[in-house]
Amino acid sequence: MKGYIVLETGEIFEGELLGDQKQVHGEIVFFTGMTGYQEVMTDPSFKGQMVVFTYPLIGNYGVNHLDHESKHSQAAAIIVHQLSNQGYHYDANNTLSDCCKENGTPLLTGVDTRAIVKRIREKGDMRAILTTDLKDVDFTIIPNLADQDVVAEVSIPKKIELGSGDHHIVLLDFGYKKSIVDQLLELKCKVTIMPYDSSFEEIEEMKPDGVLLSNGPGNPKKLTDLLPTIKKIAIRFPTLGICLGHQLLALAFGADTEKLRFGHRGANQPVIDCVTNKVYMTSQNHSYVVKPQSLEYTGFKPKFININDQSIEGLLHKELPIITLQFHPEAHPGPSDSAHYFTDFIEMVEKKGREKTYA
Ligand SMILES: NC(=O)CC[C@H](N)C(=O)O
Repeated sequence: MKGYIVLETGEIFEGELLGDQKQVHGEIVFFTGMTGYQEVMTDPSFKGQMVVFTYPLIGNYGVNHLDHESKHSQAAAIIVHQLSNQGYHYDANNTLSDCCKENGTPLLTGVDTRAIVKRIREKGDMRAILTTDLKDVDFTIIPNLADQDVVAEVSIPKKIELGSGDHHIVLLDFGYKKSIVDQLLELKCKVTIMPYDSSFEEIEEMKPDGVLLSNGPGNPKKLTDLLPTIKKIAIRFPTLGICLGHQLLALAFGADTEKLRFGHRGANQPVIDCVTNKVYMTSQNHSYVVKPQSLEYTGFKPKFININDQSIEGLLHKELPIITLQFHPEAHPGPSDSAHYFTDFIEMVEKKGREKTYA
């Protein structure tokens, strides 16, 4: 069946609609990794977004039972240039199109993805509608993703306890990726995943050794009600923030965030660690960034900078044991160059109270 992507600018791109054949809308974004479509579509950070893959051939190693980042697909739609639906890989147990069908995700193939990406780079991430009927397109009823409460749609309703070990980490769930939990379990942590709106008292009651604020979808400023709790948590416990978690920690201490024109979504974003001067290739998926000039009275200083556009990619608190990362050290998809920041976090958890300055 023919399907169309209609951009907010009025431009229309045609393709063949596979997967679930319903009309959807969302924010259209692009992802530049050559692989990782399964992790991307199941990462809750993509809730409300239609993902255009810039790599022209998608689907050629299928879908497997290991690489889902959450129970089901989260992206609003998948848009590819050429679908390779055979899935040649020893782990593959499904094809991309069947996975999309089972998950209720429309998959548009045969699309001029280069033209869409050029348009997004020019005009920015924007609203789009995927439809089979061009007469049935109405942008007046479609909200901006920035105004939606998407975290509430992906966070768990009640706590989950996993693993056992020397360190008890509370993972505050704004839309966590399974690989973050996997990293903590590998480091022999006991992990308690808690709903994003848990109170400070509920978290304190768990007696955590450290708290990790997860990644998640949407605009961090939609969660301003939570900032006082987040600040209390970070003052009380050694804290790591990943992606949305990083943005929320910055906001909680008085910094500001803004939206990039077309975000960073890919597996090879170069980031420099300003303390060690080492450069890492990182996995990323974000629209928002912390404004550097807003850090002055927050107690934070930039620890990581993106080499392509000099945007802030992570912070270190000058006195408190807080590390924040805009990129994804758990990778999935992408390189695991920066996975050791989980070890640094656990070291910070162990040292709490013994070292005054962490910067
Ligand atoms: N992966 C994430 O946590 C993304 C954070 C936030 N939703 C952004 O787009 O910037």
